Amino acid sequence: MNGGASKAPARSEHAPAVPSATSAISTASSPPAPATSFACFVTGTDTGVGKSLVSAALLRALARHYPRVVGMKPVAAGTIHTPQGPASEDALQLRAASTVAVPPALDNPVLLPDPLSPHLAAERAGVRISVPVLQASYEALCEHADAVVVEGAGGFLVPLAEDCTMADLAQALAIPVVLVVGLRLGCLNHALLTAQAIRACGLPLAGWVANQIDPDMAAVEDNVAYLRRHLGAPLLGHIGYLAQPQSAAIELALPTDWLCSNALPLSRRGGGRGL
Ligand SMILES: Nc1ncnc2c1ncn2[C@@H]1O[C@H](COP(=O)(O)OP(=O)(O)OP(=O)(O)O)[C@@H](O)[C@H]1O
Ligand SMILES: C[C@H](N)[C@H](N)CCCCCC(=O)O
Ligand SMILES: [Mg+2]
Repeated sequence: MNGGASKAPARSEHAPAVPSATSAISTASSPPAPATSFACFVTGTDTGVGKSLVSAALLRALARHYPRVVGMKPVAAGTIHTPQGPASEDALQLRAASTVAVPPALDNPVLLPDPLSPHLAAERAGVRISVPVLQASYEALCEHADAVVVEGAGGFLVPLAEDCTMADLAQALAIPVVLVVGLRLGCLNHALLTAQAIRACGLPLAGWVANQIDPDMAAVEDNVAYLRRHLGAPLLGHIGYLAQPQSAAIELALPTDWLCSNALPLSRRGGGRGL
């Protein structure tokens, strides 16, 4: 845990951020700082549907428009071993696509050892996840960034504690949501239910990404076409099944008018002040 819960479990700090793209922003050709900032919350139709892959691709696409782009994984359940100690694979993936490095307490405030639902992983680690504390980390992170991509964990309603879910965090941050639809049989229902839950929170569904996680899915195009007609949000990208999934190879379309319509005025960049 790096600061987003009420009691630290006994474990060492995870790997420091070493973003591979950091040097890319210090060149003379960097775009000028925009008058607005951008943030989005990436959720998915389930766990393992490609949120991290898409979040990293979003960061790379945003880096063409904003000099300082940073990913955040507020709650990670499950660690990998690194020379620097246990780390979240998702946080490392986001850091590799970010253009500035921030302390782990800001980009991954809660790191839990067990790869479980966050509420169970937290319980086992003896910590309590607090939405206001996560929000404070997000607001501190925003001080270092022009664009922030926040990756949830699992699906939109995954519990963080007995009395709160990832949806509560998204609502507290009050930022537009991007939905990753893991294309496989069953995803239409999951996508429509998730869109409904996002809107029921009062959050805009800013867009969605179709990500084929089942290489043998039938009628892929017809499924995507149905969601295009019924999700009521723009399709930002359609990623086919990848033999070697890498965010650098993914092209997401972030039209300027889409960025403008989802941009946050600087006065609202900390989130939590309504949309
Ligand atoms: N289009 C794709 N083609 C092939 N493999 C993919 C594709 N998208 C994602 N994957 C793979 O599926 C696995 C799950 O993806 P990812 O870790 O991005 O999911 P996630 O939604 O972020 O999961 P979590 O809820 O754990 O954060 C990874 O091994 C990833 O490389
Ligand atoms: C551990 C895993 N990779 C995710 N980070 C958490 C997924 C939680 C799913 C909970 C559920 O919906 O049943
Ligand atoms: Mg992930």
